[in-house]
Amino acid sequence: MASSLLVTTPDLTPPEYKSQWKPIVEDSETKSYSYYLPYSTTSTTNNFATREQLDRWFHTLSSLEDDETAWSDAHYQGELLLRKTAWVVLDDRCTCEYGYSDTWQPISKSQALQLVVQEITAAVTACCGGCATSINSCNLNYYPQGGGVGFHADDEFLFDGRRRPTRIISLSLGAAPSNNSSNKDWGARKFLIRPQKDTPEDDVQDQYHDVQHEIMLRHGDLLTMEGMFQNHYFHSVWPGDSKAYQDHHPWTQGERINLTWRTIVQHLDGSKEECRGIKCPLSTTNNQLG
Ligand SMILES: O=C(O)CCC(=O)C(=O)O
Ligand SMILES: [Fe+2]
Repeated sequence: MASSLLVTTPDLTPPEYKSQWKPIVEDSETKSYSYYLPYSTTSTTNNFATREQLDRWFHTLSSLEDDETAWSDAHYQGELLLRKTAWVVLDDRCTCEYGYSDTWQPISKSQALQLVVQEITAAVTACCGGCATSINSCNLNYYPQGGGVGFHADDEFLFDGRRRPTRIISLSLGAAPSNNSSNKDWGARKFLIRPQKDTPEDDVQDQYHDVQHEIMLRHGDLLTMEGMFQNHYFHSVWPGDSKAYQDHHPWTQGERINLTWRTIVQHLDGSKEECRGIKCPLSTTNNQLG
């Protein structure tokens, strides 16, 4: 991996990590990039966290599953989805909530969830060098067995990713229970990428035929989506919003938690319908495009 990692900011990734990132999308025509750092099960020096830390993070977050102050329900077209979500902002002054599709997420009120997200954020941003200064929010998904998320782009008002380069860093957690520890795909899910081209994101019939990349994301794996990725590619986690694979499909075994760190570049300022009337105190510093 070369200096194109984290294209929106100078590449400050510590050299010992840089060589480990694998390019997934390097589309210079559309300035869209994605990189992948698999967690090394053999090396302790190339990882941003120990296996014990990853397990502890997963167990802390999953132990809060039924805590409604931590995780919220997600909906699509009026239907309750399998996955739950949580939204954390990393600046105390920020009051931005995060909505997409039929799901609207208030800021998670759980102190326990916020504390563990802060701890994970510190470890992940240390590994990604310069990203610590730009990241100011984290979205979490809790996938029970069988759960995924349909094709979409993270192109909401807050991130402005259709008009300017963004960088999203994703961490997957999915610890196998001790009686299943040899199953390396326990808690893993397939992450899919397809170009937006002419296929609308809700064209369910057609959504798999032009998938360009499939990456099995396992416990401790990191992945980025960078540059203009959100304007040119859709991503999903198989089997999307389907509830048809809750029993025994090898790609949907076990529970998975995903954290995606993002940069709010436009705080909700009440100006558009999608702000739902919310005006964040930080919206006065909204960074206008030149
Ligand atoms: O679970 C994942 O890997 C992706 C989650 C995602 O796409 C999102 O939170 O927007
Ligand atoms: Fe996403």
